[in-house]
Amino acid sequence: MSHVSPTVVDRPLVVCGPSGTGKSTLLKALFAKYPGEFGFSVSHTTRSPRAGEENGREYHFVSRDEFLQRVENGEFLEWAEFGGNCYGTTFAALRGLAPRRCILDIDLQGVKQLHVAGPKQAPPLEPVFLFLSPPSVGHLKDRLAGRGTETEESTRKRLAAAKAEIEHALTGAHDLVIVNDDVARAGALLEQVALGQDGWDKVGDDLPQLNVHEL
Ligand SMILES: Nc1ncnc2c1ncn2[C@@H]1O[C@H](COP(=O)(O)OP(=O)(O)OP(=O)(O)O)[C@@H](O)[C@H]1O
Repeated sequence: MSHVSPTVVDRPLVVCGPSGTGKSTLLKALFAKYPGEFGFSVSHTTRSPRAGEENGREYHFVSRDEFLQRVENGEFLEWAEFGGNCYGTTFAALRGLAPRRCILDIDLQGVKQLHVAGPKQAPPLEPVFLFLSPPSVGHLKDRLAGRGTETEESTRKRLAAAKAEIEHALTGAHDLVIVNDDVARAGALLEQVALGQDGWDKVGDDLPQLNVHEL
């Protein structure tokens, strides 16, 4: 039996937050605890498959013409072009996850597109927008540096993107905020929201004072 409440299972959970906040850490723990209850959708891309990649598993590989035709048809809830290739998530890919609840980890541009495109669907898609916040800008910088995965250039890019993510959060665009101060505490709140347990929509923290000038 599913642990996810039927009242939220059709509502994708969109986990937003700057790179280095701890999205992967918390989602990995959630998926490990509830295997098979949540799903990540398979994106479409115009890039060529790499060795070992299978159409429909890592990505749906399509031609540029087909991709743009699908954009024209309004099939994408979000899409973007990186390094000369298009990437995007279709509404169909997301609905195909049922009965699992979809969790989306998309960038700010995607989130903004979904805000506009979601309500236009029939039936309307009602995502829950969750902002996973670092306790402070200092914590964010330390975590990114501490992970040891980034070059100077990629750190610079991630911090610039973080600034835009935080500025968006400061406008109050998200339904809920969870501060990732302590993995166990934040993980428990995320679990309550993701499963749609009683009171999930009241869960959450106040957005901390995030000083974007430090970025
Ligand atoms: N509550 C926490 N306290 C201290 N360190 C944490 C906490 N949560 C995550 N971290 C550490 O912060 C670093 C960044 O976490 P993670 O890789 O999960 O971030 P992310 O938001 O998924 O980033 P990206 O979007 O770049 O994948 C990791 O080294 C992780 O172990």
